[in-house]
Amino acid sequence: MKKYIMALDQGTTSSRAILFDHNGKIIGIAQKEFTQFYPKAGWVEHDPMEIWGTQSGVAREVLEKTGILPHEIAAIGITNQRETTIVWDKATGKPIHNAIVWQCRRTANLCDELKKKGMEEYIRNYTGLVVDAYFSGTKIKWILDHVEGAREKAEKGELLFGTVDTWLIWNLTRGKVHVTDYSNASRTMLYNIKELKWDEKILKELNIPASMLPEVKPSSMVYGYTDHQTFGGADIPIAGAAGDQQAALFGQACFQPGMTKNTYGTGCFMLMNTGEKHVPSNNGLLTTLAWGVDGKVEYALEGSIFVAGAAVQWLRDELRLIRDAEDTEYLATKVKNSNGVYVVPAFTGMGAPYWDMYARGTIVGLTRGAKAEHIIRATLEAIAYQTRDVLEAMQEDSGIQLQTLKVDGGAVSNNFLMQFQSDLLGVKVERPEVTETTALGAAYLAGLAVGFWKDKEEIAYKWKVDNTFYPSMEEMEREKMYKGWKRAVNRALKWALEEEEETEIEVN
Ligand SMILES: Nc1ncnc2c1ncn2[C@@H]1O[C@H](COP(=O)(O)OP(=O)(O)O)[C@@H](O)[C@H]1O
Ligand SMILES: O=P(O)(O)OC[C@H](O)CO
Repeated sequence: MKKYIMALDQGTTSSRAILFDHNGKIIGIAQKEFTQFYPKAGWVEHDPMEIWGTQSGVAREVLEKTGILPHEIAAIGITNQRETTIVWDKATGKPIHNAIVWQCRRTANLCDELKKKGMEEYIRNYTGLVVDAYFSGTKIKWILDHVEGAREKAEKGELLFGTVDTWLIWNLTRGKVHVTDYSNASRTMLYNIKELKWDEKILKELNIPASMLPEVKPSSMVYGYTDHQTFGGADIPIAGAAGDQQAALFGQACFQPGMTKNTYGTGCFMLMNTGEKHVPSNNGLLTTLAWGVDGKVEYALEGSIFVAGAAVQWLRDELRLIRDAEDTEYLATKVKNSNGVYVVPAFTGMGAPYWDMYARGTIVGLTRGAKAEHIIRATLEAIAYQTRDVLEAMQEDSGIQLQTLKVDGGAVSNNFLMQFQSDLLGVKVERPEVTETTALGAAYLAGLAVGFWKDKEEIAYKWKVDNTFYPSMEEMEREKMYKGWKRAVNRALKWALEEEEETEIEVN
């Protein structure tokens, strides 16, 4: 009897495998962190073999831990950190370079060139994205330009490109299937989201051979089966795939236009379902494909914040002000306020709505009385301020005044952060019982494809709230604090660019 769905959630800092039962309840979790490489300032890489090793490892581990057998799994759903770029040799299956991670800024200059060539409007119009080093397109070009012999091999059809979903499906099927889904394709800056095809003009501009690209498929369908050796003899259907933020939107059952969620993980990503309508942004958001389900694609507006929980990790690993991420809640509430301190964690530039690849982090408002607790509190507050920046843009673009924000991701267990978020937005914040909504969304997509669940209505019915946070801050106080944030952001913008310019002057 097939009683479970397995979600493989390949995140920026860890690989997770989660088993769900028919009620959408978590039955078991296994998780493993993997190495982050920072070869230069602003560069971030992962080892694709380590991604595969940890991901397949936790899949086996969760089965061992729970005693569930592979043949009891009805399907596997994949969800992944998006945009991260892997290029591998078709014959050997070996990557030709480390994965270039979504946070990596190395292609900022390639983006500047694209802008100079006047491609910005075309790219925004057809891919829904802004020209930024965040997306896969320029990362592929960088690999082809910098790995010896890569371009020649790519032109001969000997290399394959994939985002992490594609890489995992390729490995799970032992090189039989080279696909991606609509949601992941829409993050490459190479996919025309209006006509649903790879965009020839952008491919030509970046000199990327189309033969490298995966076939783009719906987010809920059987792409292939796991190879015997991965799961002890069972051929499990791989039946769903979506980028982690779109999967979270699905897992939060945001099926109606206007429904919005915000996921607080390494970064923070707010997505609003806009249904079958492609809504362009005039306020620095992205238009992206939410998913392809039930024979049609649906769209979303997205506000991407690059650094959220990662700033808490920075407090832990670099500043060593805390031992665990959860310590921040207690320490932040030991002080009455942040004492005028603002932390702008623009470690890898700033995403929506600023889109400044050259912004860098800053702490302002320090006085002699500033304590570690103030910096900790200001770091948590920065997550909420950035969320307000994107919420304002989203309301403007969609014409919808949000009443409720559904939240999920690792950092939402922090009650201080959630209350401050609600106060700062003046909006009700709802935390669901299952906060692993990314994995849940992937499980739902896979389960729908194999008839484990009937339809979206059945799924929507399963969504349950755990806690609701109501705004309680005075309007004047909220606006004063937010104004301070905007001033702090201004200090962080263009920082690295000015530094580069100054260095150039010295050299000359
Ligand atoms: N109690 C907490 N307070 C604040 N941040 C937290 C807390 N617990 C976890 N985090 C942050 O949440 C992130 C982990 O969330 P997760 O959803 O697993 O992220 P990802 O999928 O991006 O790896 C980490 O960056 C961590 O610092
Ligand atoms: O790994 P996460 O959960 O921080 O998500 C990363 C995003 O998909 C990047 O676009």
